Amino acid sequence: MASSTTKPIFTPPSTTTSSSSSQPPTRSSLLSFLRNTASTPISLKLSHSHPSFRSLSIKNATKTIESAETSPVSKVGGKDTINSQETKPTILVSEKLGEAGLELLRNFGDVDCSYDLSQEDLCKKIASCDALIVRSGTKVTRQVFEAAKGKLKVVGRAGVGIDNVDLQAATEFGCLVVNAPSANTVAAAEHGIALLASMARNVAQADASMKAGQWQRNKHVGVSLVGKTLAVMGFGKVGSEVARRAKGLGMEVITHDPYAPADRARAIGVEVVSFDQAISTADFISLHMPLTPATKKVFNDDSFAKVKKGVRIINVARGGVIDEDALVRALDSGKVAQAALDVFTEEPPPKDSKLVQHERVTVTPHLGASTKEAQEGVAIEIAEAVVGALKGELAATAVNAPMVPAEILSELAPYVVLAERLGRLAVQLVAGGSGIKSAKVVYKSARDPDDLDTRLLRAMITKGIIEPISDSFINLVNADFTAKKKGLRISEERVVVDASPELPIFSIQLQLSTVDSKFGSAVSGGGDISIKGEVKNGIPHLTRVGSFSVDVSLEGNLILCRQVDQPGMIGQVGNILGEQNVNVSFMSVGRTVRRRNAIMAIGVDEEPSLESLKKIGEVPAIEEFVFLKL
Ligand SMILES: NC(=O)C1=CN([C@@H]2O[C@H](COP(=O)(O)OP(=O)(O)OC[C@H]3O[C@@H](n4cnc5c(N)ncnc54)[C@H](O)[C@@H]3O)[C@@H](O)[C@H]2O)C=CC1
Ligand SMILES: O=C(O)C(=O)COP(=O)(O)O
Repeated sequence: MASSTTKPIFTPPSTTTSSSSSQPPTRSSLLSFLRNTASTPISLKLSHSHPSFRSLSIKNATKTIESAETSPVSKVGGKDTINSQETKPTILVSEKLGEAGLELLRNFGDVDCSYDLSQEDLCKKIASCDALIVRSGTKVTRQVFEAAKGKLKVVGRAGVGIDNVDLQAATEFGCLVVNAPSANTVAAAEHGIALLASMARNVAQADASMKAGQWQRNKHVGVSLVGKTLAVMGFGKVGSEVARRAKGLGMEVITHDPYAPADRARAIGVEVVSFDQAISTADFISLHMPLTPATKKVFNDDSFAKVKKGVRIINVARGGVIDEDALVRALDSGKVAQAALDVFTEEPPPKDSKLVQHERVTVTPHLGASTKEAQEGVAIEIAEAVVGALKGELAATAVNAPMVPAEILSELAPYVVLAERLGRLAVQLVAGGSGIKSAKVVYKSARDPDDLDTRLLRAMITKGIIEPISDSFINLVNADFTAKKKGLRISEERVVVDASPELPIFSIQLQLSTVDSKFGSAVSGGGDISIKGEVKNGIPHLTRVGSFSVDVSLEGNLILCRQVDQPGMIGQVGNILGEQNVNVSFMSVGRTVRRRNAIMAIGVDEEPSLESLKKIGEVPAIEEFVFLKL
């Protein structure tokens, strides 16, 4: 392949002044990444919201570009900043939340505490809400996300279980879901132990009979816990705390959890066993797994057939993991001696529920997390997560988005901007009629490929490619989903190079294959549209177009020209733009062979008029040119 040289030749003073666009990308450009479309006037959305970018599919790339060329777009102002004029976000809290959390929320937004909303009322309200905070009682269905019409940015689950939130719909709508996974662990574990002990000693039944005026000492004889085997089903946060406490009561504890590391269990003297082994050897079975398609009704007639006769079951996890009719049958047959249940398939359960009414069943109305301490903790945990998400920060407790630690995030900040701009440029180089099916991203870095978390960069490239040519709004939550839906396959390659390991990435190259380009020089020897960028002094630069090396900062708009390499070209084009008062921010010429072909990359602050673009095209030595918006 022909080599090319670079000659940065013109750097007007404007690049050295401290205009907002010439600053290194700040954290705020990342903050904007989790924000939604209409309500937030951020740079990432400006071109998308422009009429000429609407209602176009990937197939219409050229149409987009052509209309972008012919329809002037007003200057992009306030780039990469959060608009200080923004109105306060509205946060709907649909279930009781601790005061400390509400206080935090009120300091940030307008808080609407509306409890016991019907699904219909929730759908009505949600259209004006930026965030929704729920506990286990609110069903956040697809209908809710549809009704939100893109306004809802985050759903906060003030607790652990997110089975009441339609995660798939949330992801499709680009809505972040966060939970509060740790503040109620101890409360749930303590409730499990409370149910275990009270069930074993018939506390609830004895209490009810005394209140009914009876004194039945012989009827309420219980069973001892010491020396008995407890099977903890699900050795996560709650399960392991239950196990610890049960050990303290002198019980033998075994556990079944297909995903928990066995050494963590062994460290506290708990053996990890198979499902069948756990349920067939236990005297008590305590459930602590999440409700998922795999765990739904995992306790059914088949499993009850395998349990030890007279087993006692505690459920502080989710009602749905038990087939409740099967449990009633197992209780009636005596296979299961007792059950203590905090959670039910339907909450509240029907008044005539055989299970609730069963005399050997102890019930509580989903109280596992209901201690003052847990509720305060959960409220603060979720309020912080929701406020963080509304500020655009990547949440540490995100359920449907990758969690990127803050330090990685700030290190990647300028590369995130570079990634999006490369995507945005590449798609504008596609010729009409070409459908983009696959994109390849090559990251060159001095670091070990395993140390390079590229999810954020991939999402930004996806955003850059798709947003200018469709109505899709893309963020970290829905980037992969949207790409897949649009039939765009993005592959990644990490290449280790001899560069400074201080920098996370040396360069990012984006290749679009099986497409035609409207700027032939952007096509590399391999036949792909290929562009490459680097971050220099914190600023994203375009460093390669096809086989040509260039060096132009990716800040404003860009004109790429291919011309015969000859003197005077820069002056000619500069004059045309100058006549129109278009400020050139940067220019760079790359060529393959002296006095043959050269590429001129010109950064412009303003959008040149159609007339000036035409004049550029008429310069005899210019063979092709393209105007690209960032
Ligand atoms: N009743 C209540 O008020 C409360 C209920 N919960 C519920 O307790 C459950 C556990 O909560 P955490 O311990 O915080 O969650 P966690 O995520 O820390 O633990 C869940 C564990 O279940 C395991 N697991 C997944 N599939 C499994 C399967 N098929 N069989 C066995 N184990 C499986 C996971 O590997 C994980 O270790 C959740 O369902 C949660 O919603 C939690 C807090 C309060
Ligand atoms: O955190 C959980 O998973 C819980 O089940 C607690 O539910 P709640 O917030 O009390 O409705």
